[in-house]
Amino acid sequence: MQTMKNILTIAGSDSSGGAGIQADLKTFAAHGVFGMSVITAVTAQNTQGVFAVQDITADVIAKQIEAIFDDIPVAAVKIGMVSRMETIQIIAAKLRQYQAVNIVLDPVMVSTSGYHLLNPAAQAILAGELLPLAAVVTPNIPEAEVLTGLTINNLTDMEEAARRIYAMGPGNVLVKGGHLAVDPENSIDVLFDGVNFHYLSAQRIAAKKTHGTGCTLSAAIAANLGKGLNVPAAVTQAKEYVTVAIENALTIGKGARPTHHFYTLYKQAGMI
Ligand SMILES: Nc1ncnc2c1ncn2[C@@H]1O[C@H](COP(=O)(O)OP(=O)(O)O)[C@@H](O)[C@H]1O
Ligand SMILES: Cc1ncc(COP(=O)(O)OP(=O)(O)O)c(N)n1
Repeated sequence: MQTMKNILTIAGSDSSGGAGIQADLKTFAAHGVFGMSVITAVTAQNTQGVFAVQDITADVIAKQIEAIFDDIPVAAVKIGMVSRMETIQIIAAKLRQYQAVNIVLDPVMVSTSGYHLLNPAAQAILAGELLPLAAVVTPNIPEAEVLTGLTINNLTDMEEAARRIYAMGPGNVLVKGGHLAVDPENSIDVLFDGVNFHYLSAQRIAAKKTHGTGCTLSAAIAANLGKGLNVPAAVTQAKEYVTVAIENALTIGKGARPTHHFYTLYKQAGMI
């Protein structure tokens, strides 16, 4: 019998369940892996915006990481919202201490609603401390622009951004194209492994704004890596998963629609 893989998310809590820890754990469950969490911050958030943030202390973040790694084998780690300098430093130190593998870094900076989920003063620390630990880093267009100083308007710019971010130390860079309608028909992401570019394209879904797409994608990549897939396969399957989740996004509030993490499973079970 195959044992279930244990996958950890280190991220912020989204009270409305569409992004952050909640999206990650739902994604893990949909991938048949055992989800675990280290909470970095608690946000008061819904489909319309982020209204407050309480950061968790570095000491409590360290204790959560120790509690997991001292007891349970961790097959992959997804990192999301990391808020501030002290948070980043303790996460990096602990992941180095435990020699964590298959780290997927979603360098969350600003929510779709415009709230700063990372203190802008900590952007350089995130790049210096966490990028070199990542097997895959998944910036969206605005995040890739902050990390590189480039303005990104087309696929060539995405490739140049990927090259520059790769030079900062991660194993692979996935520049996500959700914010860039290079091709109005398709949403194209660019994966760079240091030598080759891979282009992941999906039909662009012209729907109301969605919420939690980046969290869902990065958590799916971590789950796939933890299950033993190589990076191109892990990213390709995660892209297919997030596309279905966006196509079937839920209308649960007055604002952006959260992705549907269980659409395929519910369909197969005849529940929808
Ligand atoms: N309207 C859309 N239709 C299809 N795929 C999309 C759409 N918007 C985003 N995506 C995909 O969702 C994933 C997350 O991308 P993005 O929304 O850019 O990240 P973030 O949530 O971090 O801002 C990417 O694979 C991107 O291509
Ligand atoms: C707690 C928390 N973490 C991350 C995000 C950002 O989610 P993401 O999927 O990158 O993008 P949007 O949902 O903002 O489009 C968040 N909102 N909350």
